[in-house]
Amino acid sequence: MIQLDNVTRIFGQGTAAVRALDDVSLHVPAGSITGVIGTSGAGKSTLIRCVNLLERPTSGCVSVDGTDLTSLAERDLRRARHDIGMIFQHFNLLNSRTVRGNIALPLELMGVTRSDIQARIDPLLELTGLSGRADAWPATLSGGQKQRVAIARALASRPKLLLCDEATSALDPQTTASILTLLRDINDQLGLTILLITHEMEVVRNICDRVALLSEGRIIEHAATGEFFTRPASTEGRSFLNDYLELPPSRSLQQRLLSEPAEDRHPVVRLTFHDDSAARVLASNLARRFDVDLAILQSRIEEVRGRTLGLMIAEIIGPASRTRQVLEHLHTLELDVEILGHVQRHD
Ligand SMILES: Nc1ncnc2c1ncn2[C@@H]1O[C@H](COP(=O)(O)OP(=O)(O)OP(=O)(O)O)[C@@H](O)[C@H]1O
Repeated sequence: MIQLDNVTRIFGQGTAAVRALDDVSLHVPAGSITGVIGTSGAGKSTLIRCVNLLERPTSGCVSVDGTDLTSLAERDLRRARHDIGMIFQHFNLLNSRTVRGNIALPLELMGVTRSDIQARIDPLLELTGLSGRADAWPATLSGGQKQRVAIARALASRPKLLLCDEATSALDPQTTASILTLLRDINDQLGLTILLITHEMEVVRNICDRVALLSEGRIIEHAATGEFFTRPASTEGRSFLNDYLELPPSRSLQQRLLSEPAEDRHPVVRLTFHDDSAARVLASNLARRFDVDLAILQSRIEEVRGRTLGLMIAEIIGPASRTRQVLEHLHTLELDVEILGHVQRHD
């Protein structure tokens, strides 16, 4: 549906030039929901704005549904944009128009007849859960309702693609969840392709089929969501995930943790598994192989798109010589190991 080929966008010139996108190639399959994540300034907004040419790439091609938008004349581009809806963080509604008036606006600009506009609006209100609010003014609506109006307006021209620019960032968690459910329903019911940018991993986890990670204008990972959450390929991907999937040591454990190892102390480790079956067999394997015990102090299991991810904080109980061997062995396994500290032995 979307094909970006070697897209570069440079702002400014000479020494002040900023390469917001640097040779980005990305394929977004029709009917999918793809999320683009990245730290602030990574180029997310520039990327999404390049898809409908609100931002024109300095070089490279942008194709949507087989049409190379970068080669179109302005009039043809305006027509092609009818197939691309967009919603924004701050909704961008016209306060001087009612809900119905806001949804009608793009259709009026397209020259759709008044009766056709009216015929389209009621189903859109129903789809977006706004039935009965057609004559309300934006100022009287909640944030979630405003975003629903913006979604209905974006769908009015019957687009094939919806671009979402931080669409839930201004909403509380409960409203975010309801808007994400609506986006997924629209994706299911209308087969609409969705490309969204977000800084919230929860959004990616909830609705995205695929995720692309941008860093300094380049795509450094692009994978199925389950794959990304369980096996991020880059250091930055792992860091995103670690910030999201926290398992901090409890307060009582923190009070017992000592930084230095000693003969009468046991190491405490935080392990991140990318496969829960590995987690289940690890404890018994270690116990048998090294004659130690693994006391699980805290754990968290998450399922993301059919893949399981586990975090565990465990105390390795045994003589120092053997616990050292266990730590060395853990580093050779397919899991992330972090030594949190050491606790005094009780015997
Ligand atoms: N119109 C512009 N003029 C000059 N520089 C710009 C312009 N728009 C973006 N940039 C620069 O391009 C880089 C990428 O910006 P962009 O807004 O795309 O990042 P982002 O990932 O969306 O960031 P954020 O999450 O903070 O919105 C940044 O260094 C930014 O300062």
